Amino acid sequence: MTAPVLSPLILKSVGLSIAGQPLIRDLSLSLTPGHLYAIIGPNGTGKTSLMRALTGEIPLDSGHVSLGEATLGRSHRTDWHDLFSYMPQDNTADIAMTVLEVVVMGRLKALDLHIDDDTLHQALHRLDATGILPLADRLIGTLSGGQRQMAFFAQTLMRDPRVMLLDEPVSALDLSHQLALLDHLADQTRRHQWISVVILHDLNLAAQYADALIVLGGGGLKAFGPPAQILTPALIADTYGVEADVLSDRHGRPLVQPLRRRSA
Ligand SMILES: Nc1ncnc2c1ncn2[C@@H]1O[C@H](COP(=O)(O)OP(=O)(O)OP(=O)(O)O)[C@@H](O)[C@H]1O
Repeated sequence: MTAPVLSPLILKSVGLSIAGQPLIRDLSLSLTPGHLYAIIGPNGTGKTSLMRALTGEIPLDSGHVSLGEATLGRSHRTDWHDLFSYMPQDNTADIAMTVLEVVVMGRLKALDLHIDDDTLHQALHRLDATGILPLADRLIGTLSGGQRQMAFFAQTLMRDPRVMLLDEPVSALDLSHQLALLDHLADQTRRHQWISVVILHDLNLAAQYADALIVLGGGGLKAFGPPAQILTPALIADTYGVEADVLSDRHGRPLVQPLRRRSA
């Protein structure tokens, strides 16, 4: 039996505005199944907005997004939405649900409100894999910020998407849990041939885990490619206004050492 050929996510000349202000123009990308991509770029450049636009939450000004036969805006809204699993940046939750219930919710649509043993088993497996199984019976609102982030990550994994979109999923995590989350995501991305896109502010984590970086800035795409090829002092200066040395780690991946902000 041959494996099905999975289609790339294709963005063609995408333009995007928020509250009437142009944010991104003429963005074209082709994202391959089984690959992990990191979106990097300064605050307010449109990283979150781009993710929300991909899921259909924000309309495009111009351009096209497609995945195989499906096209954003032309396919049925729910069919398009079902291709994605999206973990938003803000995961504050003051609701009377346990961690296990929140994780099971990741499959609520497929369940038709009935929770079968297989789903429960999967949810427990996800909690175990993300290291928070001991928290399964705690109310979600009583967890620490990092614990809650891991719980919502486990929930995001519960859907069976073609595309995983994670907005700063490690922002509240300690060093060990940052690696645990990204290791798990990288492993599952290859195993399930997901197209995974993660917003990260830590350039070294992005360089360590991403097959390619998507660098946003100046109203569009500044650079796209493997970290070792594109993450240069010139790109960092141009994107962030920061002077930095770019060294090389023992695996040949770039290692960014920021030195100073450039004077205005
Ligand atoms: N609902 C909204 N109403 C008005 N402006 C908005 C809204 N949402 C986002 N913006 C603006 O759009 C711009 C892009 O925001 P976005 O959250 O996409 O940036 P980002 O690159 O993800 O930023 P950060 O790195 O700070 O998370 C910002 O200037 C933001 O203030």
